[in-house]
Amino acid sequence: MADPRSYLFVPGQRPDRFAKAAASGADAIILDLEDAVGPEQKDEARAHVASWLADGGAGLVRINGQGTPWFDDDLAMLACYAETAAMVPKAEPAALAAVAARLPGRPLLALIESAAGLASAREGARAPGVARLAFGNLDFSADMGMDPPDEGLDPARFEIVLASRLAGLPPPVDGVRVELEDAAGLTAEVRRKRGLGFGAKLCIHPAQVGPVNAGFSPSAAEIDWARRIEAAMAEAAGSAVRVDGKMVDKPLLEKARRILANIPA
Ligand SMILES: CC(C)(COP(=O)(O)OP(=O)(O)OC[C@H]1O[C@@H](n2cnc3c(N)ncnc32)[C@H](O)[C@@H]1OP(=O)(O)O)[C@@H](O)C(=O)NCCC(=O)NCCSC(=O)C[C@H](O)C(=O)O
Ligand SMILES: [Mg+2]
Repeated sequence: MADPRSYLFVPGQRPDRFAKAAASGADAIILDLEDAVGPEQKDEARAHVASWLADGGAGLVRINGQGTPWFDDDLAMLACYAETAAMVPKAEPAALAAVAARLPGRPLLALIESAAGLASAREGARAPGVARLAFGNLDFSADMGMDPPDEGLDPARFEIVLASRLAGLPPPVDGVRVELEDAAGLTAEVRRKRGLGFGAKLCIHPAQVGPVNAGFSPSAAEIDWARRIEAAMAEAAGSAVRVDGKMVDKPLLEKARRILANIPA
């Protein structure tokens, strides 16, 4: 199966929204036990998520972080659902190792959202179980004492893309956009993040899923371009050629092949 383009969060204490999330068109949903759930609702949220999973409901589970009072109980619950992947918040190598030790072989989505997490992202990306990296832009900004425009976080994004590439992981998942009613802004943002090397985005509302899926799928124009590049390079037997007034050679052929490989079924 292709790597998800969209991951929609749904708070664990809102079981009335689990089925809506699953039907939203998101490639994956994340049942959240962490920051969307207040301290008084943690046990109730975990019970709702367990019940959903026991009934065959889909989704990853974002557990609470290592060192919180809920970490052990979250892991004990997840141990009962062997097919369920986990998102690890505040992902640093020690936290990832602790989760992998309790859930051996389980795919982990590592949320890089602290200064220490970013500084050790290359090690974290190679940790046992880690299947993909994601960026937690809100916690990262808070941890760094920053309040930048979105572009101000691009150096951190570059490091996450690089760590993913070095570890042989899929293109990482960009963080959330808190504006809930700005489809045009989201569309432009996704285009920009794809250009930075991301392959997916975290979503917080069903309305964000469509623009995110579209933005991380090749457009008709890109598919047309890629097919013409393949044809031109085949005709030139792999040598450099001119297409649309531009030089095309092997790296662009590889880009064309990536586009064609990512056409949704
Ligand atoms: C942000 C929200 C609290 C907004 O909720 P609300 O104002 O109630 O939404 P709407 O009235 O617009 O809802 C319209 C319909 O859509 C359904 N809905 C809304 N959100 C979801 C959802 N997330 N999943 C499924 N369904 C959803 C409503 O039920 C309505 O349906 P209907 O009545 O049939 O029309 C809310 O969207 C929300 O809680 N979002 C998720 C918040 C969350 O999980 N936050 C944590 C993740 S972000 C994060 O942690 C950042 C990261 O860690 C970092 O550090 O960067
Ligand atoms: Mg966070």
